[in-house]
Amino acid sequence: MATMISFSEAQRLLQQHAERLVSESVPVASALYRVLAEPVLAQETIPPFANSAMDGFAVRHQDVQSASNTAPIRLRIAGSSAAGEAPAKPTSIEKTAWRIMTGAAVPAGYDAIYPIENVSVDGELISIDSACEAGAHIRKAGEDFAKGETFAKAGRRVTPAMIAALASTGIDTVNVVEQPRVLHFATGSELVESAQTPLQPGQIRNSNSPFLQAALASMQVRAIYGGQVRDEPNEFITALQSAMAMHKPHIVLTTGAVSAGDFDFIPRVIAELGGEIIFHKCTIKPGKPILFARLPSNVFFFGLPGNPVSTAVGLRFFVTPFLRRLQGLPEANLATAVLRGYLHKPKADWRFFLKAHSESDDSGRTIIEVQGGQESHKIKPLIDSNAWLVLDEGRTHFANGDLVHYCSLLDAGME
Ligand SMILES: Nc1nc2c(c(=O)[nH]1)N[C@H]1C(S)=C(S)[C@@H](COP(=O)(O)OP(=O)(O)OC[C@H]3O[C@@H](n4cnc5c(N)ncnc54)[C@H](O)[C@@H]3O)O[C@H]1N2
Ligand code: MOO
Repeated sequence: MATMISFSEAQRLLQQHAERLVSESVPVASALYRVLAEPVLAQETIPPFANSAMDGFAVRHQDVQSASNTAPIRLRIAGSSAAGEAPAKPTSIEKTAWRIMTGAAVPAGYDAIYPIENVSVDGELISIDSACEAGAHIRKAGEDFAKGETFAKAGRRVTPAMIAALASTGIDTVNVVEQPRVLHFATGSELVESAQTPLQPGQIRNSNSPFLQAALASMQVRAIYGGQVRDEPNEFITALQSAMAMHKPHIVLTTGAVSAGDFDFIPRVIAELGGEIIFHKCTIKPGKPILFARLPSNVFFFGLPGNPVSTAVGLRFFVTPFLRRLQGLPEANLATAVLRGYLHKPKADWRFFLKAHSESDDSGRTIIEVQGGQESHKIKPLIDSNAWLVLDEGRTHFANGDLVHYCSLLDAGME
């Protein structure tokens, strides 16, 4: 049996075993929050042509260089252009202005735009009373995207903004990493699934499975709930094998049955299935009994400890980095905040994760404070927290004002 390992060694093993999934081509409309499998190159130049940023008049800047309040310059309106029209090609443009709408192509020869509110219009003439720079209020061709330019690297999530970039550069399908499929089960003879079923003495409701289903869905992975099983290894093996055959998951998660109790059967099940336990137990609190294994079919298995906060920590700090790596996402770094209050960590070489609240102070620094109720069965403090405060190894005392590590508790590792 493996000995208890450090958090950093556990992370190293997770990274070592996670290989990026294959890619697939999907319509951009279905690509939201998927991860790019390849760099994306602009198919077109954007803007495709020089166009006006304002409703107003196009001029040649040299024609109005001497314009002033006392000596305004009058220009004849030679024509007009609306958005969507082919670029006008006026012939004689010297000392003329061209009426133009936002987004319309700037006719050849003109090199600056005056917004309508900055000129006086008098029939076929406009009057200008200040000089301007060449290029004023003109959006140059290609100043956003150049055709062939790589504007997004592999490993980036497709955000709504990315969809705008893809659409504007003429891209309608994109290669993304296959969506991870995660099959999860709850173990525990004490668990009751339905809110309609009254609790019998000794029973509790299953909160881990609804939590995992929701958290995985919010991370844009395909979450498949295999059900809850009693602390009965053969029952679990049967349920696991049939669900794996049906859903072909990349990862299996279980909650509970990984600690030291008489019914903590997960390690035995892994062995019986011919799997390999890569690590079992890590110097973290909560979540110490976490187990990571590989099943013979190369499906990875996380045994998350059953306490709800331990399950949440296992998901956030073990499963999530593994899922990120499967999708080719970069490792997510912890941020730094200023601690409010004093904390004592009884085990210097362990890593602790605390439910916390972070906010900006008046000078813009992030201040973090732990919530009451850190025990790993307490769910209520989780809903009042927005951050995981991480107490690093190597220290026992953390003083008011110290810099500490943290990450968001709300974004589920999506950043
Ligand atoms: N002698 C020892 N006892 C325990 C140790 C230990 O090292 N030695 N570790 C403790 C720690 S730390 C944790 S965490 C728990 C983890 O135990 P298991 O993963 O084996 O989980 P269970 O015993 O099955 O359950 C623990 C706890 O969580 C409740 N639970 C389980 N599943 C759910 C669910 N789906 N929804 C809500 N709550 C759930 C369960 O009823 C238990 O109260 O072990 C400690 N013990
Ligand atoms: O680590 Mo257990 O998760 O302390 O409750």
